[in-house]
Amino acid sequence: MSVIQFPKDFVWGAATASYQIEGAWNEDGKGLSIWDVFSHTPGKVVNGDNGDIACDSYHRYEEDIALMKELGIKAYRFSIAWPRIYPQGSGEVNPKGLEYYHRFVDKLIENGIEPYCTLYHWDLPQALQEKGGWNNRETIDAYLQYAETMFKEFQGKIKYWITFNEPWCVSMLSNYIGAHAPGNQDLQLALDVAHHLFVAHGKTVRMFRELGIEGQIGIAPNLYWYEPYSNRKEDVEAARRKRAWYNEWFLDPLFKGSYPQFMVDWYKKKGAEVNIQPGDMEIIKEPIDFLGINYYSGSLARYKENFEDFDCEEIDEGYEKTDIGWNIYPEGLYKTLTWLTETYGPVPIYITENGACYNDGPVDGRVRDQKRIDYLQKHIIQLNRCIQSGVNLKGYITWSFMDNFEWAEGYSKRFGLVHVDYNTLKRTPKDSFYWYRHLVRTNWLDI
Ligand SMILES: OC[C@H]1NNC[C@@H](O)[C@@H]1O
Repeated sequence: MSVIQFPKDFVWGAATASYQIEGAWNEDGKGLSIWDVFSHTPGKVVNGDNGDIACDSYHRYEEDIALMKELGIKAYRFSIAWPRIYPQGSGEVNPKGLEYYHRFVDKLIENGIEPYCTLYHWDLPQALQEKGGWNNRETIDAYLQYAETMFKEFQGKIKYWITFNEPWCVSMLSNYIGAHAPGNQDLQLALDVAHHLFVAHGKTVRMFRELGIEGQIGIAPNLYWYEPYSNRKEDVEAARRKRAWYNEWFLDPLFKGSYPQFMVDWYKKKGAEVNIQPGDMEIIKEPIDFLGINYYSGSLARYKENFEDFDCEEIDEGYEKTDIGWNIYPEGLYKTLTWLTETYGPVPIYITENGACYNDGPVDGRVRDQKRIDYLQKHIIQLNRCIQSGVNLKGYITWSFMDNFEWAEGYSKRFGLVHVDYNTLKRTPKDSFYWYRHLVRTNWLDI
């Protein structure tokens, strides 16, 4: 046995998001979100599930925070539901929405847990979607108003802010692949949405600085790692395109103020190009304080002419998979973070999401989720490699604190350290909860 020791100020946390846990979909003045509409549309979500109740955390947050305290985490990453604050997306603020999040954040702080707040984790006010949503540049102004309200309202309470969760999901998954709300399937639209998110991000960071808000601000892209199936030029190029589809396209603008040219050319061949207005790229690369990285998986990539979007197919070389079908590829986390540091410099990084879907349930009151423990351990070992390799890694926030609404998969896919019985809403800490508690308390891993 050997021991891996993490830096003494390393931040251990857990994450959730508003639409996935809160429920109370139409309470206390909350406006509709695009996910209320999408999940209520037949055929969009497995089993017709929706977030109307979810984990009912809107009403049970004190119980949840007590469990977080027992877990011993120092950071809790959550998101604010924009439609609770601005039911129509802009205009009149809903005081009950502000009151809820003040009660929630105060309770976190009272329990010694640092709030890490994601301003946008996909639940766009439906009223804005009806005016074009993220395809309409005016949504950027509504987002800025929302962000400014939150910065001023929670000044001194919330010191870690994330502008957007997973811009790739908001743009490509939701507007090109179409699996998430609002469910469009248009590459040009997806590129424009991504660009508008970037402009909103850059303007928000600039505003955060100009307002002199105490704290740090960043963004949380989801990154994947692909290795070429062989050293044939075609395979190397295919893997490069596949990585850029997720990674460079969402990082180059932030750090270089430009899109990767080889991908601009690729998209142009597909008939799509980004509509950049003068000054946009300068705004987008407004320096951030940290980068949140969401990492789950990766694969091998092999050239296949006219296959899907990138003349590239994923080759499943016998990777073990989790219950959502994603490859378990912990070395991909090391490759991603070292590549990122080599490419963009020693930007402070938090892993803002990493975790595994396993659908274990309680047997005799205990949830034996050893596979989740194995997944987490394998990935956390890679983080230690990263630190030893010079990656400026500040913390690890696992996905997820509790089982919750897994978007188009509904409640059929479980990622939590805490099991939720959706009939009774009973919370049951899993074996992984106790494993993670030991890691958080000792700051070292036995391997
Ligand atoms: O699919 C698991 C997670 N991935 N990132 C965004 C979260 O909202 C998801 O639940």
